[in-house]
Amino acid sequence: MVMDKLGDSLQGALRKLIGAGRIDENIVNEVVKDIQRALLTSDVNVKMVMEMSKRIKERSLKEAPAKGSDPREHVVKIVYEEMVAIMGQGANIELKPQTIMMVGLQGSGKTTSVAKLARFFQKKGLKVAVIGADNFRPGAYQQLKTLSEKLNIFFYGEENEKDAVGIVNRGMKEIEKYDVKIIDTAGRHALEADLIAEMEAINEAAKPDQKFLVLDAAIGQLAGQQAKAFNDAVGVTGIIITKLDGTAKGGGALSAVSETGAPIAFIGTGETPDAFEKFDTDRFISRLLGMGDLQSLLEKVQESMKETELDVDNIMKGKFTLNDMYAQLEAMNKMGPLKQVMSMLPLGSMGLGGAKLSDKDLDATSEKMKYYKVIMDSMTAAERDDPKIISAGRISRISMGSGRSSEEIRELLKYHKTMQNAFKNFAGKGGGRNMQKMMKKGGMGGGNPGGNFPF
Ligand SMILES: Nc1nc2c(ncn2[C@@H]2O[C@H](COP(=O)(O)OP(=O)(O)OP(=O)(O)O)[C@@H](O)[C@H]2O)c(=O)[nH]1
Repeated sequence: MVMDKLGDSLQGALRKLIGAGRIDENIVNEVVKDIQRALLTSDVNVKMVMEMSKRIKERSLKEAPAKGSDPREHVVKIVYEEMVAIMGQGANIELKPQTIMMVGLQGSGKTTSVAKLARFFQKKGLKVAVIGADNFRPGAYQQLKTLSEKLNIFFYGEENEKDAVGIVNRGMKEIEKYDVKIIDTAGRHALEADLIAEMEAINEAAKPDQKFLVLDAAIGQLAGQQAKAFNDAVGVTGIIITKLDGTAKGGGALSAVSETGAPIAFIGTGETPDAFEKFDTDRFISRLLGMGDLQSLLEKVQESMKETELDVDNIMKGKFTLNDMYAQLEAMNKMGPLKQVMSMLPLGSMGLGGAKLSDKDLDATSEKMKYYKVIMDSMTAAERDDPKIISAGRISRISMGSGRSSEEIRELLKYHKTMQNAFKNFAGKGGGRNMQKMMKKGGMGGGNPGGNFPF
C-alpha cells in the first residue's frame, strides 16, 4: 500500500480509540500523541502537526456527536476531517480534449509520468498522443518512444534535434487530431534561468490547458519550496507526486505541496504504467485511515474487466469455464498488487479494530494466482473449456508441462469447481444484482482454496 507505515500507525491509533470504553481527555491525548508521532515520522511539518493536534483535541472534547452516533466514531470522523484539511483538495481533472505540459527537475519521474498520464486518459476512452521535447537528457527520447509504443500511444519526437520549441511546434501540428496531447519537457538539476526560458517558450508555443509539475515524494517537505518556485516561474495547474510507494516521507511531500495552494493532481505509486492514480483527498485519506475506498476499487474492477475476455453473459447462465477463470485472474492481476487492492477494502467492514490479512497471506495468495495461470497455460483449449475431461493422465501431462505438482493441479480444479458452483448459485438466485454486490465487495469469486484466497 502507498505510505504503508503512516497508514499502519494511524490505523493503530484509531483502533486504540475504537477499543476504548469511553471518550475522555486521557484517551484523546493518547491517540493524538500517536497520530503526531505517525505524521512527524512521515515528515509532515511540525507546526502543521501541532495545529492539527490542537484542533483534534478541542473538537473531540467539545463537539457533541450527532444524535445516535457513537462518540468514538465521532472522534474518528474528526481525525478524518482534519487529515483531509491538511492534504488540501485535489486538482480538477476533466475528461475532455486538452493539452498538458509536464515540467519538473531531472529524475523526478517526469518521463514515466507522461506515459502513465497518457495511459490514464487512454483508459477513459480518449485518443492520446505525446510529444517528446526533452532534448536535454540523452535517452529521454528513446525512453518515451519505447514506453508509448508499448502502450499503443502515438509518439512524436525528433532525435538529436536541439530546438525543443521547434519540436513542439511541429509536433502539435502532427498530433492535431488527438484528444489529449501531452508534452514532455526537459528537466535540469535545479530550476535554472535557461530552463525557465525554455518552459516559457514551450508554454507560448503550445498554450497548454494544464501545466503539471512532477515532484519526487522522497524530497519530503522540500516539495513545498519546489512547488512554489515552479509556480512562480511558469504557473502550475496541478502537481504529480511520484514514488509514493518507496518513501517514508510521503506525508511531508503531500502536506507541504497542499500548503502552497497548488493542487495535487495525480500520485505515482510504482514503476508500472498503471501505478498511477488521480488524487482525491477524501478517498486517499479514507484509505490511509483504513476506512476503505470502495469507489476506487469498483472503478479498478470495471476497468480491468473491460480489458479482459471474461464472458459475463455465459457466467450468468451458469457456465464458468477455466477460460473464464483465467480471464478473471488476468483481470485481478491488472488491478495491481493484491496488497494495494486489499487496502481499498474498509477495515470497518471487518470491524474497525478487527483482524487484518497478514502480508504472508497476501503473498501466498498472489503466488497462487501466478502458478494457477502457469498451470492453465499448459492445458489445451478443450481442457480449459470443459475441465471435466481432465483425467489422471492429463493431470500428469499438465504437471510435466507446467512444472507444478499433480496436487496443485487438483487444487486448481477444486477451486474452479467451487467458483463454478458459487456462480451457478448466484445465477440461480437472480444473478445480476448479486454479481454486482460481489464485485463491490472487491472480489469476483466465492472459492477459497487452502484458505488463502481472500475473495
Ligand atoms: N517506485 C517508483 N518509481 C518511479 C515512479 N515514477 C517514476 N519512477 C522511476 O523513477 C526513475 C526516474 O524516472 P524518469 O521518468 O526517467 O525521470 P525524469 O524525471 O523523466 O528524468 P528527466 O527526463 O531527466 O527529467 C525511473 O527509474 C522510474 O521508473 C513511481 O511512482 N514509483
